[in-house]
Amino acid sequence: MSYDVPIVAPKQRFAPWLLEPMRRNKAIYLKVALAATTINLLGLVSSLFTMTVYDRVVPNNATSSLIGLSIGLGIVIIFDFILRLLRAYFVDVAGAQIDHEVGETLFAKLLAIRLDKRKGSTGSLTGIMRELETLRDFFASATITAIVDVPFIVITLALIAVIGGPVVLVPLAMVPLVVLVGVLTHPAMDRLSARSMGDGLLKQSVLVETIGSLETVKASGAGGMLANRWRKAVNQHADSSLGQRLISTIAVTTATSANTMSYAGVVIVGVGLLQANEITMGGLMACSILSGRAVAPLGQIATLLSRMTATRTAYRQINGLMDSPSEGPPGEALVPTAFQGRVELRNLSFRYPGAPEKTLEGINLKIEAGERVALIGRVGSGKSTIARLLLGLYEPEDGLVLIDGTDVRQFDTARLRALMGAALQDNILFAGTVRENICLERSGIDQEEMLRVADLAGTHRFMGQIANGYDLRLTDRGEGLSGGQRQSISLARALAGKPQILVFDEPTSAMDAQTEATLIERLQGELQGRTVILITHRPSLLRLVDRVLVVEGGRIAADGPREDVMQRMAKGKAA
Ligand SMILES: Nc1ncnc2c1ncn2[C@@H]1O[C@H](COP(=O)(O)OP(=O)(O)OP(=O)(O)O)[C@@H](O)[C@H]1O
Repeated sequence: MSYDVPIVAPKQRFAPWLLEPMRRNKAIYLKVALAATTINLLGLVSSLFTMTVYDRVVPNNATSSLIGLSIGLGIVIIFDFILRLLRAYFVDVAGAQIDHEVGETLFAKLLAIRLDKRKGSTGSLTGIMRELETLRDFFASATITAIVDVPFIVITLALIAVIGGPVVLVPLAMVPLVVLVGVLTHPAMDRLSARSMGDGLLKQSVLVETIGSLETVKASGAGGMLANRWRKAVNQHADSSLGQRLISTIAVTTATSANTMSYAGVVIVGVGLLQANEITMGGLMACSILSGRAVAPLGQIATLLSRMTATRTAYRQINGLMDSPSEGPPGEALVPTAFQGRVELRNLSFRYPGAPEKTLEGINLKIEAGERVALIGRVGSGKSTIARLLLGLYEPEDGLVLIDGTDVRQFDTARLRALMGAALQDNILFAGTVRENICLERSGIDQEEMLRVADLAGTHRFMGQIANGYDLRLTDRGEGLSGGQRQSISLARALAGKPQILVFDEPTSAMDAQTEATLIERLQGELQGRTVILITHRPSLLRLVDRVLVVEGGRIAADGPREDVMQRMAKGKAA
């Protein structure tokens, strides 16, 4: 098994989808930086307090000075407390903003993604979307404040040098040690992080596929095969995560040990200086506190580096998705208000991505406005593919799909599909009420229209027998209803809003003969004057159309008035 989502190579430029929201939140980041700077300054003040107490108050028994100093320190502590709360709050706000803005852009991209350019399975895409959390966690974590804390290492070291002179050499020696370990482990971290994410996506793919088709998995006995895939994916992920965590722990633990060594080293060197009267007792205490403050952010650097690696990997994944081509024209899209309903396929050829053979080849076809045609033909002949191209779900390899004389690629895709009613083969419904599934929050589709189309599609008949009726809540993909009921709702969904062009792909495949007959009766009037492209294997449905096209091996093999084509086919069979 291999990853079906390649780990995307790093991009030079910081992508606008992340940069822009961060720019807009500049004020919040400035507040975080200001709070973090003040917290660092207050930290320095408290070490100076210790020095003053040891050097001035203790030897002179100056109780009144101590009270004054204590009040001062109390104020410092209160300030520090408030600033820390504010800092955490601002960081959270920044994270929520990133989540909100980037999340929205990312979802819009997901909806606009070109199906032929889609990389990876549903699970992998879900995994990539989930990586937004990693990005958010980075920008919403206290780690980000380490960026401010790091320059304070220099200031703190300078202060140690002023107070303790050569003592500063001890924490100074720790800097290259921690940085070196960080630098040395970084390439491995980078590699393992990318691997771990790829393995995570693989795990996600197996999971999503299994959960999404649990009933089939059980009924067909596919559990064993999927369990094997899951086991492999989990082991692979566990291995890469383990390596990643081990290396990260080495870096972080080195920083912790450096902190302890620094503290002990300052005390040892400081005692020598104390005996030589080159440092005061207070100075030594202040230096040991300050050395901790100087080395601690180094630990944060290690954490920051490891988080940065994970964040960068997530960023690359999301950026790969954001960089993939979107549907619609590159320039300004046409936004039609209505269609007359003329449809033309001109010299149309199409090949699915990666497929060796063309699925459609040299198709020429004109359908006048208001004409009703059926596409019939063998399994796999290319009928549904024609429907997909009409809806602009895929782009032709060659030739044109024209609606009212305009290439469909020039239309705004959302508008194009809003003006066409489509009920495709899979009849997938969404989690939510039946009402929501018919109306889909589309403007102009109110309760009256919903009831009208529900009546036409036969939904109304069984809605009356179901508790809650149109407010019946369906689970994912419309589970909770029978196949025929789901099909009826998909049909109502397509008919809602009286679109001028209708595309039906086997609209009655899950219905019994009587339900189908009633439906045909009702649709006769409804479809008058509208362009209809009906794909079917059922001869009974042909009553709805005037013209029949036979698709064979991706080409139009016959085309003519219904009766003519049917007679020709009957003769062909008889011959
Ligand atoms: N998403 C896809 N990726 C690659 N190939 C595909 C895809 N969908 C369909 N095909 C291939 O394209 C060919 C035509 O499929 P299409 O779904 O258009 O057939 P159809 O005539 O609608 O068949 P049916 O009557 O079974 O619905 C088939 O050989 C199929 O293998």
